[in-house]
Amino acid sequence: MATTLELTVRTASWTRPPRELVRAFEAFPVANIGDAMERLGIVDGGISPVWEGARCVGSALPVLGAAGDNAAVIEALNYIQPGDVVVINGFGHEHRALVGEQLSQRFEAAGATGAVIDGYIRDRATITEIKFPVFARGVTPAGPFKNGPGVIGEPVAIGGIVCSAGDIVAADDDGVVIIPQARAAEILERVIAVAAHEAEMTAEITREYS
Ligand SMILES: O=C([O-])CC(=O)C(=O)O
Repeated sequence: MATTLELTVRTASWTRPPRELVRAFEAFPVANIGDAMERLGIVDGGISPVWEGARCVGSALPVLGAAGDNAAVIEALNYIQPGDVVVINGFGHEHRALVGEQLSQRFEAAGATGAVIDGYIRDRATITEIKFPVFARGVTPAGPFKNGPGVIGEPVAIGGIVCSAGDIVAADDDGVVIIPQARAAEILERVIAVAAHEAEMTAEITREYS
C-alpha cells in the first residue's frame, strides 16, 4: 500500500516567562549575561547585528524550517505575542534570505522585540531604517522558497546553542545569548553581581590611569 509523507508546518505550545523577569535583563550587556552563565550559552559570533546599536531582549519563539525556505517563518506570524524574539534555525544557509523588510515590519507589528536568524537576510537598508533589531549571519538579495515543512515552538539549534520556546534571548552589539527559562531567576541574580564587579574594576582602572 502506498503511503504519503505529508510535510506541513507543525506547532507546539509553550509557557512564556513572566514579563518582569524578561525585562530585568534589558539592564545588562550581553557580555555580562554570558559571564553570569559560566560563559556558556553564547551564540557563535557569526550571528551579529544587522545594524549598529541593535539590541533586544525577549521570550524565544523558535522556528525550524528547511534550508532556504521560510514557510514556517511566515506561519510563525500567527503565534507571535508581544515581547517575543523570533529565533530561526536556518541551518546557516547562505544562498537564500529568510527574512527581509516585510517580515521585519510584520514581526514588529505583532509585538516581537527582535529576530535572531542562523541564516541570511535581505533589505538591510530598510531594516536599518525602521530599526527593527535583527541578528543574522549575513545578507543576500536571493529570496526564500515557501514550500515548508517546518516546526514552530520546539527547541532549535542557533549558532551552536539549544534554544527552547520561552527561553530568554538577549542580543546587542556583541552578539546573542540564550538564557534557559528554568535558570533565568538565578542567572539574573548572578548578572547583577557580575555587573557590580565590572563597575568596580572599571573605576579601579580609571583611578590607576588618571
Ligand atoms: O520573501 C520573503 O518572504 C522575505 C522578504 O523578502 C521580506 O520579508 O521582505
